[in-house]
Amino acid sequence: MPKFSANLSFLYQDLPFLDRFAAAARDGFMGLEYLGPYAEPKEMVVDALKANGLTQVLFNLPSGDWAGGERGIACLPDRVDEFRDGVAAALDYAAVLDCKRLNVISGLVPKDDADLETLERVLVDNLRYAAPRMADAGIKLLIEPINLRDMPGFFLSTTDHAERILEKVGSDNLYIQYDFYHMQIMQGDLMQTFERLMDRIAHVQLADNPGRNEPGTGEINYGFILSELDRLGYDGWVGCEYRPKAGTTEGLGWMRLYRM
Ligand SMILES: O=C(O)C(=O)[C@H](O)CO
Ligand SMILES: [Mg+2]
Repeated sequence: MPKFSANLSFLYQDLPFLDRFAAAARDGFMGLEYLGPYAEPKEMVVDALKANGLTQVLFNLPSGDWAGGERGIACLPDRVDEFRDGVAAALDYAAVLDCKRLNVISGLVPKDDADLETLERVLVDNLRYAAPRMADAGIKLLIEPINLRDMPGFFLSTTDHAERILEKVGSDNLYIQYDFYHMQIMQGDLMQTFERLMDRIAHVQLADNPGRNEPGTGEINYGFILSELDRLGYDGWVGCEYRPKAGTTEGLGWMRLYRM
């Protein structure tokens, strides 16, 4: 049976951030994920987790000026110091929140400097820096391919590219975050690819396509996918990273079907 994690950067948007924890627990979620906890004092996040009996499943390393349009800094040559500071900040929060997975958002290709080889070298070096530090803390480091329709210019958009990065980094502590929604848009063949890469996938996320709404609103057969995850013995979390069409709680009928 899948373990569902509520992505609080997408779900319960009508509530203040820390109030989303209780709402997720009330709806039956056991785990949480979100872009990052950095705007909140650590103690308040821990209290909200503990008060609601929730597991902190995953969050991202600091990813630059998100509101200003940045989508990660890990491939950007002039941001290496900031990336390293972000590793320290993420480790600090992860220790307190007992979080075992941290995701790196790779970044957008800068419009004025599209030297892809340089960007790739910077990303690989940054991941080589982060992976052993995460390993020492018992934390898995992840990278996530993201679709180019929603994020034009994103540096890492396919599993082939993610595999190449894994190979170049050469760490056994670097994994893929496999988001079915992004992968449906970029490449399809969702479960064949999952099965082939399963050993290197440490987190999955879902949303339907088109629209990035609840499972059952589009073309992706999540009944099949979730039963295949069980059959293949995937014992990780399934992040619910979608935009609820009608309201988060009202739209959770799909999840109850798979919990029975
Ligand atoms: O966009 C996604 O799919 C992610 O998982 C990142 O965390 C950014 O939201
Ligand atoms: Mg995702």
